[in-house]
Amino acid sequence: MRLDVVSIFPEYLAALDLSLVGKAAKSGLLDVHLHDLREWTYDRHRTVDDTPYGGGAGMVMKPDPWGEALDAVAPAAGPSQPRLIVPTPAGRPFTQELAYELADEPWLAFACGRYEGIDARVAAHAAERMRVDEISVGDYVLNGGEVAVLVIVEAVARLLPGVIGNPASLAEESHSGDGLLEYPVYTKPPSWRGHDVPDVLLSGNHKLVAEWRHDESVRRTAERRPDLLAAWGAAVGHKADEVE
Ligand SMILES: NCc1ccc(-c2ccccc2)nc1
Repeated sequence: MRLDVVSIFPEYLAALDLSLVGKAAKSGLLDVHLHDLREWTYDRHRTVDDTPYGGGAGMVMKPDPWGEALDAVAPAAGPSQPRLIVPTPAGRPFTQELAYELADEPWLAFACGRYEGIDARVAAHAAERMRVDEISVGDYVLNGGEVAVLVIVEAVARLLPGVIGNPASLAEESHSGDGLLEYPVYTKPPSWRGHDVPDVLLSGNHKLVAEWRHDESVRRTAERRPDLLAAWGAAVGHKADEVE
């Protein structure tokens, strides 16, 4: 997979050279290219923003530098086009399902906005030749899209075949297995600062362990994410209906 990231702070994305994503890049599973948006400005101050039409506080990112940056990263006459991801608080939610979908793409490009965002015509124009997804990684406002890109890239890269050691561990994670939150995990020692590992996990009885883990997942989901529990209940209910 090729990844292109355009930002006025490309050094923010240096974290992509670390750990899992860095390993994937070194092993050729990921081909990461970082670009400084100011490379496509030509005035003395390398201006990327201007005042918003219609008034209001803050500044908006100018369309020209973005148009030229995307033309350079993904030439219109090129043999293929990337899927463009624009992190924004106004985007559709980023989910594990979308992470799996993006992991199947051969080429992703990320546009990191700053200020109040990017002139809306940039995404509209890009959509004339590439798929554009405005994506939110959560209901809060950051100072820019870079942190969101780190979230999306990590969630996607770890799904690529060969990137993480044991693909089986992907199946049991929160938000990817049965729709419930993950159960609590423990390791040695069996007793630590007055806190003991639940006896069932030391029993060696795999059936009881599996039952305990499922019950803990349901309990946690009910406590922390009742929305997911409702969806899970409906899904399980449907499955039961199918069986009958
Ligand atoms: N959903 C998280 C998120 C993503 C992007 C931004 C953002 C903030 C300022 C400018 C451009 C993007 N904020 C929050």
